[in-house]
Amino acid sequence: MHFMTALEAAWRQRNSLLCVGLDPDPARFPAHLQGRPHAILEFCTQIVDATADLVCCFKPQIAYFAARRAEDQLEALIEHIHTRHPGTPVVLDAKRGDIGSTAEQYAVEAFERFKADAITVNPYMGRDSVDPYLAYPDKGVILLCRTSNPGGSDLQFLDVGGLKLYEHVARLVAEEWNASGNCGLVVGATFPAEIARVRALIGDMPLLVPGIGAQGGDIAATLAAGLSTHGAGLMINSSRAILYAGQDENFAAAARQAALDTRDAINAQR
Ligand SMILES: O=C(O)c1cc(=O)[nH]c(=O)n1[C@@H]1O[C@H](COP(=O)(O)O)[C@@H](O)[C@H]1O
Repeated sequence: MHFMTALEAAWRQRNSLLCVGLDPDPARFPAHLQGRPHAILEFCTQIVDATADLVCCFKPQIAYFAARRAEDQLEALIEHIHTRHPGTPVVLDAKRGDIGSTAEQYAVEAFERFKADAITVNPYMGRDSVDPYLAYPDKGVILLCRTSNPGGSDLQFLDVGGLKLYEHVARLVAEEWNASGNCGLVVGATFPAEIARVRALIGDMPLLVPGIGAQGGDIAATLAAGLSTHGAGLMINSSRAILYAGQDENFAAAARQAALDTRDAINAQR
């Protein structure tokens, strides 16, 4: 199924714009999971099973798996999501960016090895570095536009012929790169004015919006700035605030409560 079709169905059927980010840090796992051989997979599957009915998508961050030599656990986790929670899109957060021949390998890794439904990509190397992902028309390609970190302004706020660089990226993706209707953009919840600007430039293209929760982004301002004309259009990510809401054996129940509260706080502003 096309990523956008699955995402739109999840928005509607789950009544949720919440994306739970899967950034498993073993140092923060509850004591009973520490040191277990597949602790990352166990932790993440319990989070997934506890929250799947509350989300529009999951976003595993590849570095948290690769840093622990746990790519096999990432593969198993994504397979688990597809099997046990069909219709829940998986956005692989990898922020790739490289020349075309290498990007082809990254695309195979994301879509054929890990079977992700979408991937985050850095647009900085230009169109030919993104083409290998766009060549999978059913897969989502979510391009960094105005990132949530303060240092994002160093480059993304540069003036390029009367537009800021992030505005240029937004326009370029919306007008030229989105021919298959499979693109989205990343805009941080920490910059609501820029969310509004991007929304004005791109119409109803989906936005991945990290930065609520641990980074302190404002939910009400994000919704006011970013909702599409259909009252959706947003994957609002929260990772640490949900994953580590509890510290003991009941961590998955605590994560569910945090996800429920976040989903409801989002829906209260729609
Ligand atoms: O592409 C991303 O997901 C992303 C882009 C961005 O601008 N800022 C950002 O925080 N992220 C990711 O979103 C997640 C945020 O995690 P929390 O701050 O714990 O909610 C991490 O996985 C980041 O890598």
